[in-house]
Amino acid sequence: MRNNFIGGAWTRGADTRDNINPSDTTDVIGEYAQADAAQTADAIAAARRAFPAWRAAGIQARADALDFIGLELAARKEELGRLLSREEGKTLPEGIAEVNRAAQIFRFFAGEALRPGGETLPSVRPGMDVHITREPVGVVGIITPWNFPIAIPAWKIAPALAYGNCVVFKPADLVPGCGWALAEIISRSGLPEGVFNLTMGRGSVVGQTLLESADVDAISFTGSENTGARVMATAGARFAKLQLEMGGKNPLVVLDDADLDRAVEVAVQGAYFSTGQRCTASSRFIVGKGIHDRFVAGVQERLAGLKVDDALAEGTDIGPVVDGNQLEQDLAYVDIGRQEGARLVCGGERLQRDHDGFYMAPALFADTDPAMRIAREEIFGPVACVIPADDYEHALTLANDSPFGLSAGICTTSLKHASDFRQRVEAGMVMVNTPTAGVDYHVPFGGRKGSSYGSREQGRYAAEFFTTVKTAYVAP
Ligand SMILES: NC(=O)C1=CN([C@@H]2O[C@H](COP(=O)(O)OP(=O)(O)OC[C@H]3O[C@@H](n4cnc5c(N)ncnc54)[C@H](OP(=O)(O)O)[C@@H]3O)[C@@H](O)[C@H]2O)C=CC1
Ligand SMILES: O=C(O)CCC(=O)C(=O)O
Repeated sequence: MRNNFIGGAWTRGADTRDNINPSDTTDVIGEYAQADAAQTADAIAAARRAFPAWRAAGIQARADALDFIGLELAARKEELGRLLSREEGKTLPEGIAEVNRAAQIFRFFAGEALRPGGETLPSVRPGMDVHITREPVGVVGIITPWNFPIAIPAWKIAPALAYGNCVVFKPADLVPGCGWALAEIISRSGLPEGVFNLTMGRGSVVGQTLLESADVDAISFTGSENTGARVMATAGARFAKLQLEMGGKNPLVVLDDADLDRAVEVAVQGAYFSTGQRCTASSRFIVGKGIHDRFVAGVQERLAGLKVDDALAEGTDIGPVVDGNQLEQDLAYVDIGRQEGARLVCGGERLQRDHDGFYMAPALFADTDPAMRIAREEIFGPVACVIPADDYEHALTLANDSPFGLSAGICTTSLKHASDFRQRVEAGMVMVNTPTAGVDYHVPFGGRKGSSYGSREQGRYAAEFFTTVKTAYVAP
């Protein structure tokens, strides 16, 4: 039994949940505790009690703890990468890379903890000084999705601790294993009791308690738009500080002058790797008419060569969908695309493998109208559509015609168009001749429009959310 970590103690849950391998549903990874509202309130109270001493403990204590966590994650990346792939379904190399990324994030923020922010300015009043400093926000509730079960927790927990906050962490119910393993490492990192708390359990119980509690000063959330709206309505109504990362419907523009082989690779990696379950995944290929047919044929051929199988099996390119509900959603969108009149070029059917898992053939639609639901709504699976474009300006207009604005890519050999796209596309992240998914850990991450709310995550920009600014006037 894997328990919750509340106020420095491993605590049995009010209930338990089995963690199931989506590659093989007969494989039960383990039994995990589920907190109820009262236990979540205990965790919040423990964090609140720990805050005054932790904020005063100083930057070396923060740096030491974060460095310890980063080093252990790096040392155990193969073992934890295997756990990640087993519970979430991304391939083993992807799982190991994600754990390594989490390690790098902790080590980055170990350094950031030591880098003082703030400035001193002269006042407009002679003789006076103005000191601008950053202070921790207080108790931060961290709510994460299932698709990056260790990297997303890392890029929220590490800056929260680096800047002197206390944390109550609620991982996605579907993938508690990585969250628990991370918490177990954090529990040995030298943090005083109550500074970090793990409360596994259901969003409607644990998450909702975090949203409602007046003792939670800030919420950092990644997940669906619907839940994001609930976070806003509940925690926003009591003026908690909010950072919301939500969906994407990310365009990849392929201009006639693109290097075809490269464009096909960029498209396939961006849309289908990690089973398309990335908020940064490309799901709209906006393709010039001069390269259209060759691009569609190229993607179809590349998809035919990919192996969809058990996430842990050698040579697997694409693992299973995360669970039965998500698979049903993906298959339903394939039906919707067909009914709307888009042309299914390949894939879109459920696959049988040696084990009973949630396997699906990656799907490509062509002849898609930009008003179709498959071109507007986030599917969050291995499904992408091709929208033809008359020229560059038309492609840019199509790319911006979305309620989302997370990541956007372009494949072109034209410096002029690449540079114009970089400036005029309505997205938080722009990729030129490289997939829309797959980002660095030391630079800001986030989007515009319906994709994000609040300040950026990651890199030193994370300080904006996890600190609050104080301006002090000092007269002699
Ligand atoms: N942009 C992105 O990065 C992601 C987008 N998605 C999108 O979201 C869809 C559903 O995925 P899912 O993981 O269920 O996303 P959700 O938004 O439902 O879940 C994200 C997190 O919020 C929690 N949560 C759920 N309800 C509440 C609540 N009332 N109060 C507070 N927290 C809550 C969840 O808990 P619990 O796990 O217990 O439900 C989970 O930890 C996907 O199909 C995809 O479209 C999903 C993952 C990432
Ligand atoms: O593309 C990436 O590397 C990160 C994607 C991500 O954070 C997400 O899908 O939630």
